[in-house]
Amino acid sequence: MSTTYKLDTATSRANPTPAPMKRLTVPKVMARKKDGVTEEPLVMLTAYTARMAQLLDQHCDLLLVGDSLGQVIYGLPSTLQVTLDMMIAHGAAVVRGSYHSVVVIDMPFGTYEASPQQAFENASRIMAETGAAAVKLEGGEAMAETISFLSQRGIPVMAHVGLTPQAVNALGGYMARGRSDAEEAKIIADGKAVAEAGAFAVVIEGVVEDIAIALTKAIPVPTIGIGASAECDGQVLVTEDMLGMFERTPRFVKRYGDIAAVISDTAAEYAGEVRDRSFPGEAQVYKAK
Ligand SMILES: Nc1nc(=O)c2c([nH]1)NC[C@@H]1CN(c3ccc(C(=O)N[C@@H](CCC(=O)O)C(=O)O)cc3)CN21
Ligand SMILES: CC(C)C(=O)C(=O)O
Repeated sequence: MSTTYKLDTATSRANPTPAPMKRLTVPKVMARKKDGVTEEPLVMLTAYTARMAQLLDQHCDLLLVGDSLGQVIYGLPSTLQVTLDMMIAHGAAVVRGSYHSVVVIDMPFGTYEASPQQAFENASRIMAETGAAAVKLEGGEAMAETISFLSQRGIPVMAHVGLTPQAVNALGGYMARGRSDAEEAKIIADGKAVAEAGAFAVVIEGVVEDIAIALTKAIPVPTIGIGASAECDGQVLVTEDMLGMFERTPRFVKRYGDIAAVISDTAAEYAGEVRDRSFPGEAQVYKAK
């Protein structure tokens, strides 16, 4: 017998209702783009933990368990050090914390590039061990065969073109892409190739705006922009960037909150009360009857 949870809709702070059939689905996400037009843009944010997923779920269409977690929560120098086990642990937490959004999990560097077979072995582990609806992987034409292999075998794939952070060593940094004619042609060709291969959506990251607009018009599946254009079919940001957790962020980030200051000020208040012995107070201590 399974436990039934009730969602507290007033605060949405209760445990999520485990109702997988009520989740938005990959086909429904694709259907949001009709005859090349997306009336209401798709909303996507990253989530790495169950609690953050609970808080974001009702506001989003998709939640991305991004390999950016390497930098954002593990303090690693890049996304290259992120492992499959890390993605699976955080992916499962985000699926447990959400009931509405489509959860997409990044395939980490080194777990999909060697062959379609390697990608399938690792993507199927992600799907089976997390309950997520899709995986995301970086790359264009070079990944088309793999994207086709996975999508034909029941694993929806979100592609990622333009500035692909796992290729930071080849690209020479996190500069925006598409500032030369050759790069522009490559990004358009990559986007078309992954869409033709069966990607259900394409993240376009860090590209000159005109390229993002042209690619959005050129392919039938939704484009999700980050450092791209408001004309993309949806947008994604790293949640901690959006919340204002970091002082230094890429140009494409808009800080909607100032959470770093809230955390620092709150910790300072706690530290002060511990030091002057005003915490714990009457309300926080146990008394005998
Ligand atoms: N917190 C966080 N947010 C992200 O968006 C993110 C990560 N981490 N980790 C993985 C990758 C790395 N990303 C990055 C990192 C740096 C820039 C950046 O600073 N770019 C310059 C480009 C300047 C230019 O080309 O003119 C910038 O100033 O935006 C961009 C994307 C995006 N991803
Ligand atoms: C920035 C987004 C698109 C991403 O790939 C990540 O969070 O890793």
